[in-house]
Amino acid sequence: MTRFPIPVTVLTGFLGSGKTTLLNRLLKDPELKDTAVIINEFGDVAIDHLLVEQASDGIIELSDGCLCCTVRGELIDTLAELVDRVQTGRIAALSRVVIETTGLADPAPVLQSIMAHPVLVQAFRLDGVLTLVDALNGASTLDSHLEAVKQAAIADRLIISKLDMGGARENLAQLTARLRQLNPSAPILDVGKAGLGDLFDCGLYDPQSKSADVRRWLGKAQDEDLHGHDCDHDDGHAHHHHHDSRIRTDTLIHDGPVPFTAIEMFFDLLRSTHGENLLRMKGIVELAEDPSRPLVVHGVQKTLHPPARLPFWPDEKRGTRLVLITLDMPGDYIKRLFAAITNTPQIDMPDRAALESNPLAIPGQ
Ligand SMILES: Nc1nc2c(ncn2[C@@H]2O[C@H](COP(=O)(O)OP(=O)(O)OP(=O)(O)O)[C@@H](O)[C@H]2O)c(=O)[nH]1
Repeated sequence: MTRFPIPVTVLTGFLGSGKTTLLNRLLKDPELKDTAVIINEFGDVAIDHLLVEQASDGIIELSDGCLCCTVRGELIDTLAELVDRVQTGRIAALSRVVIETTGLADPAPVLQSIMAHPVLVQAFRLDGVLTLVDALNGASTLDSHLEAVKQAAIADRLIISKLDMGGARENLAQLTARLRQLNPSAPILDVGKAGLGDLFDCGLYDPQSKSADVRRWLGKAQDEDLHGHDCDHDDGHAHHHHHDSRIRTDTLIHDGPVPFTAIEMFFDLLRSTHGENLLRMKGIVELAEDPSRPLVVHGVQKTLHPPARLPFWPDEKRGTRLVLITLDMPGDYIKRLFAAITNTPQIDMPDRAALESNPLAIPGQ
């Protein structure tokens, strides 16, 4: 049984702040069994949806792209399609929708898509915006990325992740004070202690209860909705998102297994040569030592999280798929490094053995 309007939760937070981890935990709760999850991926090889542990038909993946442009139309279509599926009985029950944004998204256009759409607003109600903030990297991220500031300011719940990690509590008081200043009304929660009751049914989203900046951002998103906007990507016209000019996404694919030592070497070299430029790295690896279960690797800025093993491959594809999001990364260093460690032949480039004897053998660092 579906009751309209269906509550929509927007789950946001900067790259690697723990959105998928929280979502996986929440989706295990039987209360969320009739939940549709919409994921907006960044990078041309979709990985996120593989890492969300739910029966696959509940997960809808939006294409790669900036939410403010290409994907906004797709999000509206997806929500409209969900309503259609409910009304035609193709979905037996839909009690909630969770939209996980990419870590680089400004959430304002997502909210605006729902709140300002004349038809969608009948079928959906915005229940709340949950923003994850990484206790280790949160402060420096707020310093460097306006998107992270917007995500925090717009939240109904600010959820601090990774408090269980070494050193995470050292600067917690400053981080909390900063968040409080950005967003005086949202409760600040520890992700380890937050349950369904703390996160859902936040009440109708009310921009009036947010700071003046949030109202300005939402208003701007609405203006762009009504009048079109001049945001654009690599196709010639003006672009106003600093993330698109300085941030790049590299997708690395290798068919066939890779030894663990090679993967380790890849990350070590990247971190030692370009640690400052790394924003996010994630992917799945077919390990030479045990190709039957994929290794899931996550790096967030300079933190390399302990790799985990999935019990089985989530789809029929094997091999290694990595997505790296970097800031001001020079040239194609990443691609050349990856080719070298996977021993993919390239003219005038070292292979893994050459890199082992001279880690700086690749120009560009
Ligand atoms: N120790 C610890 N690790 C965490 C916590 N939350 C997330 N992680 C780890 O942080 C890494 C990134 O977590 P994700 O949940 O993939 O982050 P995300 O925000 O979905 O990442 P993007 O979608 O790329 O922006 C993974 O290795 C997680 O296991 C936490 O509270 N504690």
